[in-house]
Amino acid sequence: MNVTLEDVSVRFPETTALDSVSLHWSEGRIHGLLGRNGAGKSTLLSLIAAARRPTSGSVRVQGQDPWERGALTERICLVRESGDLLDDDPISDTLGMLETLRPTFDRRYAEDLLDSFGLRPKAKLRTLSRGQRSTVGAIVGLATRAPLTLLDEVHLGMDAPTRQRFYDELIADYAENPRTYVISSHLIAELEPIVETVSILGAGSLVLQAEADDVRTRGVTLTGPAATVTELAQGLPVIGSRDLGPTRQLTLFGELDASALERARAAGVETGAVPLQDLFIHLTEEAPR
Ligand SMILES: Nc1ncnc2c1ncn2[C@@H]1O[C@H](COP(=O)(O)OP(=O)(O)OP(=O)(O)O)[C@@H](O)[C@H]1O
Repeated sequence: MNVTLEDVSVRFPETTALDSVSLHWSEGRIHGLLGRNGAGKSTLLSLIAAARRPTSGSVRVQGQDPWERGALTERICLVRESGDLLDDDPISDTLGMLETLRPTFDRRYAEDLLDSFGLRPKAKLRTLSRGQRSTVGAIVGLATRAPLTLLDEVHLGMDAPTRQRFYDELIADYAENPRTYVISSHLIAELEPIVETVSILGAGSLVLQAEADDVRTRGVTLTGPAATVTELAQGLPVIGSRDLGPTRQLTLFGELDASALERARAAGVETGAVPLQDLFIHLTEEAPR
């Protein structure tokens, strides 16, 4: 299912959580929603799952307002880090509940995942560690197989090997059961290989929405003799600088034009891609809350 937001704002008495956000997430892809703490990621996802209404603007899922539209919202699954699961009951009871509430929920798959992540179906959620609870949330997100699955920092608390297994499982299941994913995170480097588009929120405003492949060309590094590198960088914002003896490496936001690239090559200056993490820091550093 696709998602379109037009001029969406959410205002609380003390904070504007979202400020005129417009974006489109197309169907059947994995979208990354990135932002620093308090940037508005959870607020945005809760609008799409009809857990909240915007102060102004329009939220559409498959062209429809999800608010109070049960036939639509039962096809949308939002998994939050805090979890909305039954705390005092065995995990198997949560699976039973989801089986009745969610037409697309695959219980057998959920049980297989519990087993492969080393979790006992009889365990009560409140007796699990933080990382294990997150894993149960992630399993619910996968096994619900909702056409629109929103994962809100669901990986928090999981250790690195568990996160990697979760991402591998997500990709494998997505290949077999295509759907629309929106995954929010600030673990940029981990998300980068998975997502097909990148949306970055900075203090409630959308500062970038692009194809993941295009984002990789939004910046360039120049490495070579200090004076030449500095001259080539004229006119482009420098977001990082490092000197090693006579060699300088500058990280720039933006693209070099053809003639600058030619001059770089002629002067023996090496060009390289900029990690998404560095662009993220640059794009969001002036927008702390
Ligand atoms: N119910 C609320 N009442 C008042 N302010 C709120 C409420 N919910 C969120 N906010 C504020 O809105 C802003 C955005 O919060 P949100 O939880 O959407 O950010 P986030 O990007 O998900 O952050 P994090 O990565 O830390 O989870 C924050 O400044 C937060 O304090």
